[in-house]
Amino acid sequence: MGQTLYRKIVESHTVFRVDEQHVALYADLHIMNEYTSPQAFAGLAEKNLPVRCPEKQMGIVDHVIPTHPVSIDQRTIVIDAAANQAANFTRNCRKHGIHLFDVKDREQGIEHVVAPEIGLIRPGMVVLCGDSHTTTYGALGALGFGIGTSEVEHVLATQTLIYRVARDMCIQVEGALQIGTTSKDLVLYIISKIGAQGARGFVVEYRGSAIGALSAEARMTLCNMTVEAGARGALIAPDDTTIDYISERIRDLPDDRIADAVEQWKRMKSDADAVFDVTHRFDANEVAPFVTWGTSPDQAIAITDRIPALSSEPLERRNELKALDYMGLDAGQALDGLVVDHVFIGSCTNARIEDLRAVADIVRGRSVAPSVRAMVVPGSGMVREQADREGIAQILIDAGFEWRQPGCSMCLAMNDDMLQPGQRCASTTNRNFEGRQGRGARTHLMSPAMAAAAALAGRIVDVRKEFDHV
Ligand SMILES: CC(C)[C@H](C(=O)O)[C@@H](O)C(=O)O
Ligand code: SF4
Repeated sequence: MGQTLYRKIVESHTVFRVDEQHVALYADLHIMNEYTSPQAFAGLAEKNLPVRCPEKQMGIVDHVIPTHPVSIDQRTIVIDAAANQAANFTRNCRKHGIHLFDVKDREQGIEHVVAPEIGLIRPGMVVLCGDSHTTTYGALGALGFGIGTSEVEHVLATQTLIYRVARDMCIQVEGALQIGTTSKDLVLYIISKIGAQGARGFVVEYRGSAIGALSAEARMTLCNMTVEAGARGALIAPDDTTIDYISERIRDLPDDRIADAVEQWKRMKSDADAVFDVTHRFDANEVAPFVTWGTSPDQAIAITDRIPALSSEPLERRNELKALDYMGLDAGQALDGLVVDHVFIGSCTNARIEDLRAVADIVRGRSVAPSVRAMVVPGSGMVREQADREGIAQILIDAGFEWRQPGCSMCLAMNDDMLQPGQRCASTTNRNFEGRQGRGARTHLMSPAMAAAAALAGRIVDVRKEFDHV
């Protein structure tokens, strides 16, 4: 029987088999942030253990960093707890010889934006990080997934992880995304169909013509959010799009080694007779711009639909009522026309250059509604510089957006950027949990183009209508 790409990656990284379900899995790269690493370093110190492979670690300060639009060299963290966290992280990285993208680093940004853009992520790799959105790297054919703090310690000490092998799911998407819809709409659509636990215990391989047509960055959006369906990983087999993206960014291999690597990458795919435990099929033509109405990413509808009627199943009904109450909405209500206070364009889901280009295309020559506070937080220093070079930053500033420094920012209320209770936000992020963007704040997940349209209109609207103006 043939093997899936997922199984091949696991097999090629298995140091030894622990039992029927578990293997010791070798990690090619381990990424750390300031938030989930401190106890791991403390654990190492207690046991007097060195870091096994310092050159296979990378650190980034991203969750607690402020994003005020001051120049990078003036950037400082003023919140005491956050400043301590960052300083502690810097000390730990220095002590162990780990490369760190610190607060004042020109290439600092959100870990899942920076790692691919500097060419660190390549097909067939295993990439670990104490952060759930590590699934992003599947877009480049790498198996990435989040680990817990005690596992971070284990990886630092051994470069391996005791890993329970997942099951194989295939999500096949044929057809073509229509104008005004993006991979963000596609992933919200898929999660709304299979549910927030729909891929629990599985690694998802995306296949089909609609996936092949996506850019590498659009694939990152898709794989990033696959964890919101509970998946333990996402993969897209490498193709020319992947190879072009990576070859342009690799910094640490000479050209002849890249050529050899490309030959290997081309062979990385599931066998024709590989069997998946579960297969879902979707048609990209059916995807409209999607927006969440509730407090879980699967509570999403097409902008042309209405919030569904309450479920007849009591537990589900209770959850829906709780979500509606938190969001200040009713079953049967339309989202089209709903007034927003805030628009946030950022996060490791949608703050890459293509996302910002999509926003600029909508807002060029127009203005943010006076009632709205709108901010764009680029995913990294490199994205910010490129947007400056391309004139995108000026378009955004002229339209009335705040143009900030990179970081996780308002994706989660762990830094200075947060909403007030009751504020409603059109957001390009990945989680709409209660309190995610601030206590009592109401988050509606959507694509960058939809968020841009909401900023202009002051309310959630169908971006496809906006194309008359573009
Ligand atoms: C803080 C971190 C552990 C968390 C994650 O794992 O994803 C965060 O990045 C998030 O998006 O919720
Ligand atoms: S941008 Fe948001 S989702 Fe991504 S790592 Fe930061 S907090 Fe997590």
